[in-house]
Amino acid sequence: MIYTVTLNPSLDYIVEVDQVTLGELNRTKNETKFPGGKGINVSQVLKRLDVDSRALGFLGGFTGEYIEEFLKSLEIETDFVKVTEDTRINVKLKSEKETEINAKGPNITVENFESLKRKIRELTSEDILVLAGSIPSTMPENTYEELVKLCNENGTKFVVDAEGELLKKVLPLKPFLIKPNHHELGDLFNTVITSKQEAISYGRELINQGAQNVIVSLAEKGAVLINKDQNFTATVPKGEVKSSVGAGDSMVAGFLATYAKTKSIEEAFRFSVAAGSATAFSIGLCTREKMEGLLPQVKVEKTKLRGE
Ligand SMILES: Nc1ncnc2c1ncn2[C@@H]1O[C@H](COP(=O)(O)OP(=O)(O)OP(=O)(O)O)[C@@H](O)[C@H]1O
Ligand SMILES: O=P(O)(O)OC[C@@]1(O)O[C@H](CO)[C@@H](O)[C@@H]1O
Repeated sequence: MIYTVTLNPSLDYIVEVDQVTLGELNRTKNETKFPGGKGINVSQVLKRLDVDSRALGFLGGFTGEYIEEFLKSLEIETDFVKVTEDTRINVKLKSEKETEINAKGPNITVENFESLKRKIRELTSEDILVLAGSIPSTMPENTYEELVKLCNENGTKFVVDAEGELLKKVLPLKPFLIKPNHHELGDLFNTVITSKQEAISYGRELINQGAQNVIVSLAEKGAVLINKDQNFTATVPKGEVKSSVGAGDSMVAGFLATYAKTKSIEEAFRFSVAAGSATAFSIGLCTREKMEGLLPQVKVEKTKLRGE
């Protein structure tokens, strides 16, 4: 079974405004709300790809109830720890550019965290745990590290989609997959990454630090996958970006769903990119049909390793 963990879920409030004028009253052209948070998005896309998962993490208040009900209506299994404060609302402003305001999230107590750890201790070597997104601001930076240590005790494969210290600290524990975008990868090395070649070089550093597979997405410029034995590059399909919210999460879901079926890293990478673009070209998350429609435009090539 795939388990997703969203420590800081969100109700994503997507507002479209023709032109935003700061300091003035702005009226929306359209607005939508979606349950979000990276792990929850992974669970939703997995479901659309016919793969079951169980969503874990923390939920609280009226926003938490809305998210749980929504997931249940999609027949996604949930097992969240309930917290006292409300789950956050993240604002996604679509205007000439996309602007996001992500909230810090509710207070999580030591008891809340212990309850989550008890659930993760139950996982086995047959399971995969996906840890995705930020953590509420009251939690320490070694939070993911603590959770993946539990995975290693039971031989559970784990995937991490996170930034900065959260990501750095789990690398020695050998994540099966990490998926930084090129900005996040650059931030880890205090540099700016602008090409697939640079993404491969810095991505390989993360392999040296312990990751087993690294996907680096570079939005419209494509994506790369690096592991111990191989480098792959992928082109991305052309299309109109409607909202890229959840595109990265769709890549994780596309990869895991395909890897579960084929055990091919190359094929999983191809589906991953198609799923990312299918979400970028949608308001909300991708559908299976949209993803499959884009697959022919994703060209994956194996590139040479240094010394080959
Ligand atoms: N302009 C675009 N054209 C085609 N595909 C795109 C575009 N922007 C994003 N994508 C698709 O979405 C994937 C993820 O995009 P990006 O590199 O922005 O990741 P991310 O920042 O993790 O995403 P998110 O917005 O979910 O945080 C890309 O690999 C690509 O498949
Ligand atoms: O604040 P975080 O946890 O880094 O990101 C949260 C978030 O921006 O990520 C998802 C898209 O990937 C959205 O559903 C959600 O609002």
